[in-house]
Amino acid sequence: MASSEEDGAAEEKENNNKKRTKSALATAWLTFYNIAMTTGWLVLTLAMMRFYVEKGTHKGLYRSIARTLKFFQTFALVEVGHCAIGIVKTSVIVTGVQVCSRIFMVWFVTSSIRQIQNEESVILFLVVWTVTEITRYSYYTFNLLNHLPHFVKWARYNFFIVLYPLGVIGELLTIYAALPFVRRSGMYSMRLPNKYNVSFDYYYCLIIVMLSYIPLFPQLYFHMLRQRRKVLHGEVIVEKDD
Ligand SMILES: CCCCCCCCCCCCC[C@@H](O)CC(=O)SCCNC(=O)CCNC(=O)[C@H](O)C(C)(C)COP(=O)(O)OP(=O)(O)OC[C@H]1O[C@@H](n2cnc3c(N)ncnc32)[C@H](O)[C@@H]1OP(=O)(O)O
Repeated sequence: MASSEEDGAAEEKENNNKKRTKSALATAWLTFYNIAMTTGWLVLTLAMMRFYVEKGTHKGLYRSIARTLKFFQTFALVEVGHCAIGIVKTSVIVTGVQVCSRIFMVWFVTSSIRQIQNEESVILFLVVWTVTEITRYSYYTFNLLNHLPHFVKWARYNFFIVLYPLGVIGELLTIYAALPFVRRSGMYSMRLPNKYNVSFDYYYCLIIVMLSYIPLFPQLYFHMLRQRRKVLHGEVIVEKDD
């Protein structure tokens, strides 16, 4: 009897040790990841500022930072993994929509269509994304290190109120500017007849993406408003499971 109790206690201790090791590993990885991402977005900001100061124009700016942007924005896919394996308490769907829509903007719109890269709307979403991401990743880093300056917390949960709509405007205007080029070139489209007997029109796909901002963006925005109330005003929020 005593021996089975001892066995149970030893097993519980071992389980607790495993949990602690797992959580320490997760914290170490997240700290490394957030520092890397803060640095990446800072590098992008400096590159954009340097380009503008040296050339005195935004023309050619996107082309000059495209590789770095593609790398760091694509790397953010890891965040969907963080949610899926449970090391971050965020919805996979919310994070997935946010990350995938950005990746789509970078790879399938701005980088694919050279003619729109000099649009002012591209600079608008680039500036908005960089401010957002430097604030967001530095917030997570300081939070993990238990040294969160009040200004960073305040910025994380206030800047988005203005930046989110501005980012959406920049993205939508950029897709809108892409439409005529996509229609003319027929890029990424498949017309019938073809051997797969499938038809796909990228032009209409872009229109559907633009329309999907109408139901999806408010959900992301209200999610952030709820997070804001929770973090800045200590409100307890019951989140629905995915
Ligand atoms: C394939 C084609 C798809 C086409 C789809 C088209 C539809 C598009 C509609 C969408 C439009 C999006 C437009 C967008 O791109 C525009 C912009 O981004 S503009 C710039 C302004 N943007 C923002 O401010 C972004 C705000 N969004 C986010 O912050 C995140 O993306 C979001 C997932 C929404 C954040 O939500 P989350 O729930 O993570 O909030 P919190 O930051 O409060 O975190 C919650 C808890 O998780 C911990 N956490 C999260 N991540 C980490 C991490 N990396 N490291 C450590 N900890 C992390 C965080 O600390 C919180 O924990 P706790 O509550 O315990 O403190």
